[in-house]
Amino acid sequence: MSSLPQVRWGIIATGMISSWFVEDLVLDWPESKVEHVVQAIGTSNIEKGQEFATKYCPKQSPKVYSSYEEVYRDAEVDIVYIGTPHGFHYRDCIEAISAGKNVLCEKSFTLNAKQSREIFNAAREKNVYVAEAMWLRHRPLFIELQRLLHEEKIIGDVFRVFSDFASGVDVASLPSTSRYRNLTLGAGSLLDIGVYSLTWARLALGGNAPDQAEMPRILAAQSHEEGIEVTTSAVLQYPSTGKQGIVTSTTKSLGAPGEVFAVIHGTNGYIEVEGRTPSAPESFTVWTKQEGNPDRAFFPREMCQGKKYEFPTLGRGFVHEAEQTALDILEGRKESRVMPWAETLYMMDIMDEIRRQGNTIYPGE
Ligand SMILES: NC(=O)C1=CN([C@@H]2O[C@H](COP(=O)(O)OP(=O)(O)OC[C@H]3O[C@@H](n4cnc5c(N)ncnc54)[C@H](OP(=O)(O)O)[C@@H]3O)[C@@H](O)[C@H]2O)C=CC1
Ligand SMILES: O=C1OC[C@@H](O)[C@H](O)[C@H]1O
Repeated sequence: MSSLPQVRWGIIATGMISSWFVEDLVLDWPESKVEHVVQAIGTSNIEKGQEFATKYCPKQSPKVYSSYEEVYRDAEVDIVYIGTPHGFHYRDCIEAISAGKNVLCEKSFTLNAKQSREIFNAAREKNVYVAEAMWLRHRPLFIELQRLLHEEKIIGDVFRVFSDFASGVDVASLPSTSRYRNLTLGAGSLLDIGVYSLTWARLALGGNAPDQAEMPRILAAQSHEEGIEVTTSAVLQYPSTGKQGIVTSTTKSLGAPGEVFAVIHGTNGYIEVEGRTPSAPESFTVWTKQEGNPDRAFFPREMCQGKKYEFPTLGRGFVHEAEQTALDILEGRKESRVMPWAETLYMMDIMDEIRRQGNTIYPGE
């Protein structure tokens, strides 16, 4: 038996992301400081739930419930993980919090900032933990790049970033029940994948605490097919510094694996970030001006020194998020150290403004 402190997870929904998350929860990871227990699974389809348990956590014996509510009521669940489509995150978070549960909820946290604010108010009232499961921010690559950019200032002062997420989803061919096709479920490229492009921009241009972060001026365009937003482009400009970000997403084209998906420009060089997808980065290359030639007006690639930093992925990459969240719970925190409430709100406010300009409206808005 493990001598580590236990955190008992209740899993809501048995779709793709829940399977990936649970695979990593039960991963045998020697450095883990927590014993992660899959205590309960809530599903709308009990057979699917039982198959899920057998397939993804064969060495554990979670209770499988045919409703999400039973997970919220289970006194042996310490934290609920919500893996439903983002159109249901507001409902599911509110119900879990009302039952007094701590919550880790998938990205995008909600459809809009108003829903996020209501969830945080409910969590404050109930004195429970809630966090957006933005796994990218927990990855060692992301944290190291943040340090190099803002503490070491490895490329000087960052003044520009370009980041893109292209993922091939043929919206028109999908049934209306698909989360990529159904507005009630939150369909649209911005909330699903543009949120990662925005996260890379925030990494590059940020560095300050979210409650002190300046809101950028935004110029955005969105295109729609079958009533679903399929392409977003947004220019962000920070008024006090003139720093700019160009943030794009599309479901109409598949980015090539391993390609550069973000470029960060500083006064002393630039950084290219590469990987399978912008949600699963694998490496970045830092190109700095050559030593001894600091005054060159131009610095073409052959005049630069490139250093590649590689980060092998542990499991599916969710280990760090699961571990950090469990440690937050064990320490009695109500907010994530990595993704505090103000940070989720900052991102949601920006996405609201992009959607306002792009004319993307979700049911009930
Ligand atoms: N962090 C990451 O890398 C990723 C995050 N995500 C996020 O996770 C969430 C879910 O995405 P994903 O797992 O791909 O979605 P799936 O469609 O694969 O699964 C969603 C699950 O939600 C439950 N559900 C309840 N009501 C509905 C409904 N009306 N329609 C569809 N599903 C319903 C179902 O589980 P059940 O039948 O058991 O109740 C279903 O299996 C999204 O918010 C997405 O943004 C997705 C992919 C990657
Ligand atoms: O979070 C995500 O990352 C990978 C994408 O393919 C997926 O659609 C999205 O939900």
